[in-house]
This record gives sequence, C-alpha cells and structure tokens, in this order.
Amino acid sequence: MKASQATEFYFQQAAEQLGLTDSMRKLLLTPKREVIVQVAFETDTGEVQTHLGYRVQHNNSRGPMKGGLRYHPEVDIDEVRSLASLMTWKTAVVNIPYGGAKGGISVDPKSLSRKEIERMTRAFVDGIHDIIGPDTDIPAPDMGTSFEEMSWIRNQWEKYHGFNPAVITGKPVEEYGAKGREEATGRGVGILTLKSLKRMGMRAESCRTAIQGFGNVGSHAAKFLHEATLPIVAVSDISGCYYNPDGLDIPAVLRHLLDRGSLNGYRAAELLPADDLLTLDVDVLIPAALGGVIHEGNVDKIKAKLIIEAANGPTLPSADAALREAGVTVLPDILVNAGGVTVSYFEWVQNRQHYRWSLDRVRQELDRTLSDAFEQVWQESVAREIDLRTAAFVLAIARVKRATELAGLTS
Ligand SMILES: NC(=O)C1=CN([C@@H]2O[C@H](COP(=O)(O)OP(=O)(O)OC[C@H]3O[C@@H](n4cnc5c(N)ncnc54)[C@H](OP(=O)(O)O)[C@@H]3O)[C@@H](O)[C@H]2O)C=CC1
Ligand SMILES: O=C(O)CCC(=O)C(=O)O
Repeated sequence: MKASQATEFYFQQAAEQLGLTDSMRKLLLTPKREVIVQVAFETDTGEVQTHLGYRVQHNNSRGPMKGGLRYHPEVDIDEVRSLASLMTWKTAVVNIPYGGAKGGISVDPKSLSRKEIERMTRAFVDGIHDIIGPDTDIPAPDMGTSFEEMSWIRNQWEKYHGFNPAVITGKPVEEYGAKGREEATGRGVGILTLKSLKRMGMRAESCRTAIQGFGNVGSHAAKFLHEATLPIVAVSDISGCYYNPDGLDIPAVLRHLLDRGSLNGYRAAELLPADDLLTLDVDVLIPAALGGVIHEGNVDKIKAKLIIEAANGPTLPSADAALREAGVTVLPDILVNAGGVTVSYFEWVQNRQHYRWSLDRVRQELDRTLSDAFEQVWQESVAREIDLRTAAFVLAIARVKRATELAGLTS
C-alpha cells in the first residue's frame, strides 16, 4: 500500500467502530474540490520552468478549510489528497473550527535560488488566488516552505483581493504572524511526548530518543525535549544520521544547523546512514520528515517502545498492525503534530481581531488545547479498547459527521 492510501485505510478502521453507512463514508471521504494549476516562472538564467501546483479542499463542514503547502519533488495529486483529508481529521481531533485542505508544488526547492522560489510562489498564487481566502481556505507552511513563502503568498493574494493577512498563517511575526507559530508543531510534539511517557510510567530523563528529520518540526521538538532532560541520542536529515549513545549536545547541533542550514558536517557524533535512525536501540522514536517511512521492510527491526508521529503519515498500515502486536505504543500524527495548525488558528484569530497575543498566552493555550485532545483520545482508546490512532480518528470523524448532519447532509 502507498503512503497516500493509508489515510483512507485508517478512516475505514474508525468508520467501522462508529458503524458508519457506506453513503456517509463516501460523503466524508470525497474532497469538495481539487485544483491543479500550471506554475511557470522565469529562472535566474532567463529560461522558463514549468511545474504542477495542487490544492485539494477536502471538507468544510466544521469551518474554513485549512492546511499547509508542501514544496517537494514527490508531491502529486494522490499525496495532496491524502494529506488534505488528514487535515480534516486533525482539526477535528483538536476541536478547532476548521475543515481540511492541503497543497503544494511538485518541485525540488533545493534546486532553485530564493528569487526563483519567490517567482514560483507568486505564479502559484496567480493560479489559486480565487479559491483561497480567510473564510474559505487558509494555507500555511509544510515541508519545504516557511514564513518567507507565506509572506510572498499574502502579498501576491492581496494584489487581487486587498489587505487581509488572515488569508494565510505562518507569516513572519513582524508581518501579522503569531509569536510561537514557528516552534508550535515541534513544541506540541514535545508536550505530547512527555504526556505519553508519564501515562506509560516511563521516566523522561532515562528515555533515549531518536528524531528523524531536523527541519522545522524535528529541530523544535529536539530543543523542547532536550530542555525537558530527555537524552536525544540521534537526529537525522538527508545527509545522514548523527548518533551519540550518551546523548547529543542539542544546543551545539542547533547552532550547527543555524550556521550551515543542515546537519551536514556535524562532527561531534558518529555518522550513520540516514535510515539507520529508525532501528536504533532507543525508547522513543520520533519520525519528523516524510510519510511512509515505517513499513513492512523495517518494522521488525524497530526497538522503540513509543513512537511519536510528528510527520504526516509516517507509518503504513501493515507496519501499524505489526507495532500493535508487538506492544509498541503509537501516538498518531493527527494528534501529535496538531500544534502547528492550532497556533495557526490562534494567528488567524489575532489577525481577525487586529490584536496580538503574548508568547506566554500562545504557549498556554497550545498546551491546554493539546492536553484536552490527548485526554479525550486516551479515554476513547481505553473505553473502546482500541489503539490510539483509531481512537483519534473515531473522535474526529464523529465530530465531522455531526457537523455534516447538523448543516444538512448535502448543504
Ligand atoms: N511545519 C509544520 O508546521 C508542520 C509539519 N508537519 C509535518 O512534519 C514533517 C516535517 O515537516 P517540516 O519540519 O515542516 O519540514 P522541513 O522542510 O522544515 O524539514 C524536513 C526535514 O526532513 C528531512 N528529511 C527529508 N527526507 C529525509 C530522509 N529521507 N531522512 C531523514 N531526514 C529527511 C529534511 O532534511 P534535508 O533538510 O537534509 O532535506 C529536513 O531536515 C512533514 O511530514 C510535515 O508534513 C506537520 C504539521 C505541521
Ligand atoms: O498550520 C496549518 O494551518 C497547517 C499545517 C499543516 O499543514 C499540517 O498540520 O500538516
């Protein structure tokens, strides 16, 4: 099974629990709208490059659609469709008033200069500006994009529609962004890791942890967990896996990332092939990069007792079943990485009220939102005697179904 088919598989598992009819399943699975646009721009050397840009709007029964934009060579319609649906269940599980969407461009951003990325981003907005907006569909960062792209998107969209920073979240703090959005996904991953360990009766300071991916999510999760005294023994990016069984000096690794833009060249650790990170002898494994990385081919070698899914869709269904049988606890993506969209919601609220929250307030509300959702998912899992992923999907689907019915099924 491809990573892009996993969301539907997990949906069906939970739909079974809820006794959903076939027609309700089809309604909840079918995206509202899918758009594919040409994204053409001039390179620095005067040639024209053309790529495909995608936006899938999955569901809006609980509010405007919401979800990030990914710039990555593997982006295609199947991946975006699956990630858009995941956003619907994610916003529902943390109970924020949004639906789900996702988008992206099938491109390797590392092959482009910043100026080329800016021209490409503006061309993408030219193609999708009339289907996004503060009350309809609000994009945000995901893999390969950050606050800078969000700033260009806002600027280009406002050329068509006038001032309205709530059209996009994850903006620079100086330009209507929220304090704490950049760290939010990783911080949420950290908060939920600590909660899970406590629930499992494991002492944080003796839980050896490995984090795959050291971008926005992985690096902020590492910082938070290091400060919470968890020994982070391995981190990785495309350049390899950096391992120290006694615990990495995370502030030094973060400084290296800031100076060099990647882990490449970090010397105070043993360098292993990137994929080795997943099967190291650790207590906690945090995949925070691509989807589909835990599969039939490596699941038997995984030694962690707790997997915290910081990436979207890191575990394929066959591996998920094997982990369950092996007694490994898996905290699912739709809960674990929901800190990002939660603080995006806080940013949107601030933009709409022309008001600014302090970093303390953002952090407190983030903690409260994630803690409530964690408790609800854990209780649902205990009450129904089901795994945490199915419990999270059950909660989310029930909320979306209820909103759909209240509005009138085909409204
Ligand atoms: N940003 C956000 O707010 C949110 C992100 N997510 C999810 O979290 C995940 C990470 O996103 P984000 O941190 O924003 O992305 P970034 O683009 O900031 O970072 C991605 C990281 O993953 C690394 N990576 C890519 N491929 C591999 C690989 N094969 N092995 C090891 N490392 C790899 C990259 O390495 P390199 O730099 O060397 O390419 C980079 O360190 C994605 O699944 C995303 O959908 C979920 C919710 C919100
Ligand atoms: O912040 C957001 O709106 C969405 C982030 C995102 O794409 C995700 O949670 O996967």
